[in-house]
Amino acid sequence: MTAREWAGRVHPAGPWEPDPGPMPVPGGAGFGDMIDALRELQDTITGAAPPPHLVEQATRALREVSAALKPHTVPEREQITGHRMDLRGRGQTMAPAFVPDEWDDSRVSGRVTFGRHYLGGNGAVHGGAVPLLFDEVLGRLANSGRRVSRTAYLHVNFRRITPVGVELRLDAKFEREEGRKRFLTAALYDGGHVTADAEGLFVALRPGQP
Ligand SMILES: CCCCCCCCCCCCCC(=O)SCCNC(=O)CCNC(=O)[C@H](O)C(C)(C)COP(=O)(O)OP(=O)(O)OC[C@H]1O[C@@H](n2cnc3c(N)ncnc32)[C@H](O)[C@@H]1OP(=O)(O)O
Repeated sequence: MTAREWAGRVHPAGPWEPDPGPMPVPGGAGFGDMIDALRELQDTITGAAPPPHLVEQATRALREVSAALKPHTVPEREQITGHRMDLRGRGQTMAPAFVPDEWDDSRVSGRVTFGRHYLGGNGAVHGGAVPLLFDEVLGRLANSGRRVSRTAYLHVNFRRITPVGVELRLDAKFEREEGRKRFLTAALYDGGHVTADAEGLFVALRPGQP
């Protein structure tokens, strides 16, 4: 079974409620550990100022890992990252891992921590990483129990800095549906303060639309 078929297997229960069942899991039980290790590496490299000899050593080690994995490159449909709905962040490191606490098909509330990798400057998360998180969470909610849709627009307001290394709360809501158009909103909180909020339009795809 490809990762995508497996994702389809878990999707009927809702993308927030994976049901791996007894089927073999692509990448095995340890795939999430590998992705967590990659997250840790991204944060560590971002924050490190190593001496040159250690940089050379680290470069060699990273190239060795790439060389070992490269022969296992697969077409998109068989790719595991992004398709493992049972893993934090769908098993990919593009966005910080969102951990849902409560959800249904119309809202989700959860926690997220932007690691050092997402630093823009002065302790604030990069201004491009915040919309990435909103698109990830709103996109999943827009598609929860529904036909696949794509982001048509995403409006983000940056109200305060979003701090790196702090656990934040994200609340997202499916507001309304008008034909193929789905309108959703979300807000990101540092304690009691909103750091950013968003409104997105997701348009359900017609059959055969990429
Ligand atoms: C397998 C497991 C995977 C599961 C993954 C789940 C997790 C995923 C999580 C990650 C998720 C990440 C998600 C991602 O990041 S998806 C990637 C980012 N998004 C895209 O690449 C989308 C690119 N755009 C398009 O493909 C098309 O433009 C779409 C499909 C959006 C619409 O083109 P289409 O030809 O189909 O429709 P239409 O043009 O007739 O428009 C239809 C209606 O919509 C209205 N409209 C359209 N655009 C806008 C606009 N900008 N402002 C205001 N209104 C707009 C339009 O006026 C019309 O309204 P009305 O006149 O009918 O009233």
